[in-house]
Amino acid sequence: MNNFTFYNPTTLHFGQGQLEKLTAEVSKYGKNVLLVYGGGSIKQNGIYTNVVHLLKSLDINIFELSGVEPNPRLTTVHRGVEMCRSQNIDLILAVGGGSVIDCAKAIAVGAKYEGDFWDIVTRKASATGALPLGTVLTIAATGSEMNSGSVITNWETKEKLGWGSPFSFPKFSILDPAHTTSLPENQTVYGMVDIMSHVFEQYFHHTPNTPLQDGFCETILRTVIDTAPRLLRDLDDLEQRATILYSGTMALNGFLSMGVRGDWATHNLEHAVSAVHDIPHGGGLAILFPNWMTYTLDANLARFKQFAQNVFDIDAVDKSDRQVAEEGIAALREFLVSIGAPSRLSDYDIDDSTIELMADKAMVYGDFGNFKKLTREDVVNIYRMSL
Ligand SMILES: NC(=O)c1ccc[n+]([C@@H]2O[C@H](COP(=O)([O-])OP(=O)(O)OC[C@H]3O[C@@H](n4cnc5c(N)ncnc54)[C@H](O)[C@@H]3O)[C@@H](O)[C@H]2O)c1
Repeated sequence: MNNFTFYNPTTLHFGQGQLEKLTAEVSKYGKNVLLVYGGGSIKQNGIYTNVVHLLKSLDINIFELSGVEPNPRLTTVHRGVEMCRSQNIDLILAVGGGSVIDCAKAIAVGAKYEGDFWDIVTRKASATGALPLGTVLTIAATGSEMNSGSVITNWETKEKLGWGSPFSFPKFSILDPAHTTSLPENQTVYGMVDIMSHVFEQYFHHTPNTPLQDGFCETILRTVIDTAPRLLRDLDDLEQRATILYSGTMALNGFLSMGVRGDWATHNLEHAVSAVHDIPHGGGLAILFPNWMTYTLDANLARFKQFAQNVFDIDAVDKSDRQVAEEGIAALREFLVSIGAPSRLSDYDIDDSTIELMADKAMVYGDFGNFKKLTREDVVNIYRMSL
């Protein structure tokens, strides 16, 4: 196990009815609140009305930034930064999924930076501070509600890049499983795939002696695999929604990466696909992850064997390590198909004509990945396997 320092300052309010904690949280920060949300699902499912009602009970001045895109764009961040400055915003309140929260993180940090926020994403500058940010989560997926990461798309340059800073953790996040019941089946599936992918990124490493971390990862994976079909049978089942919601937060709030060095190559591969084609993040990951696994199998066969046995109960008797490992990956493919996740880039009408462009985007910082360093040739090969 590696040495580590763990830091996570986000207060989590989890469970049904926890929205009532909003008033106590918001009162800590001042009267001017920038309410950030997406395309309007929060108006259809009533969350908007409830949030505004609670804010009005505090006499809050509410300023709204709506229409944050799935795969949030730099132009929207710029709009938000401008509003923070002109309206003297005290608190940013993001109500939505990872896209809304990531956008709000960028606005919070951008508001304290004199130059163009894109400098921070492209590491030309470092964050120097942030406005306080709170979130009301409406989809179980990214873990953005309890981490400092954010992914922003610059549509003009066709770049989708992750960034983060110690200033971009939310101060508080409110997670009510009832807020996620309006999610349609496909978004529910993408969210569950994203959760599993976050675990994979932190599970596939070469660090020796990580039994506790392995157990955490394997438990989250088995929990999602076990819960997914039950939730998909009844999208209103609050118990299953709660299990997935909690899994999503625990998959990417820093707990799993204590003492290990994650890979993150597949997220980079997917960001390049959605930078060019604007597909759902979870859909792209469902396609790419099994192919990344097949491609990198030999980097650590023992790890894939452990995955097969401990997550999918693959019987190892009279089988070679490779056979067990391959059966584990096949079981993952079968599971993803069973929940209705896409399995090929062609499911999104992506053909080989954009592979070189996607590879250009993926290689923007050079070779990447810690489990197996991927070169441009590897990237092209994995995209081809995924067509
Ligand atoms: N910050 C991180 O740590 C992190 C990690 C992984 C991915 N990401 C990024 O997050 C983004 C994806 O976020 P996401 O997966 O949470 O999805 P999302 O926020 O993009 O939302 C997906 C869709 O679901 C809709 N939606 C959300 N909640 C709903 C509800 N309760 N009812 C009905 N519809 C609802 C949204 O309007 C949107 O159309 C991508 O840009 C991805 O790259 C960030």
